[in-house]
Amino acid sequence: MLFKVEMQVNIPSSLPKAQADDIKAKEKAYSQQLQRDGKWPHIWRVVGQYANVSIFDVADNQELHTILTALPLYPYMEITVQPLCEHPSSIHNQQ
Ligand SMILES: O=C(O)CC1=CCC(=O)O1
Repeated sequence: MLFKVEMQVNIPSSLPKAQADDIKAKEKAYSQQLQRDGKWPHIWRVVGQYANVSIFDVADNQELHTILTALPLYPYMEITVQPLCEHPSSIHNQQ
């Protein structure tokens, strides 16, 4: 199942820089492993914002929930999820 996920990151200025940098490094490693696994095929920066738009390719809602809630930056994120299905005009995924 494909999902569009938007993540807005709001790290409080009260969080010490070293701690924020550590969380960001863990986030990058976690994200890149999921990208290599094919579960997170797209991640794009939203221009001018500390936010991304991502596409996830997972088995079901539960798997996406498990992945998102394990994000190291999860406590500092606003996340919106939209399920996707095939567009009738798409030239991809035709059988
Ligand atoms: O910087 C972001 O958009 C948050 C994020 C998600 C995965 C990652 O590596 O950073």
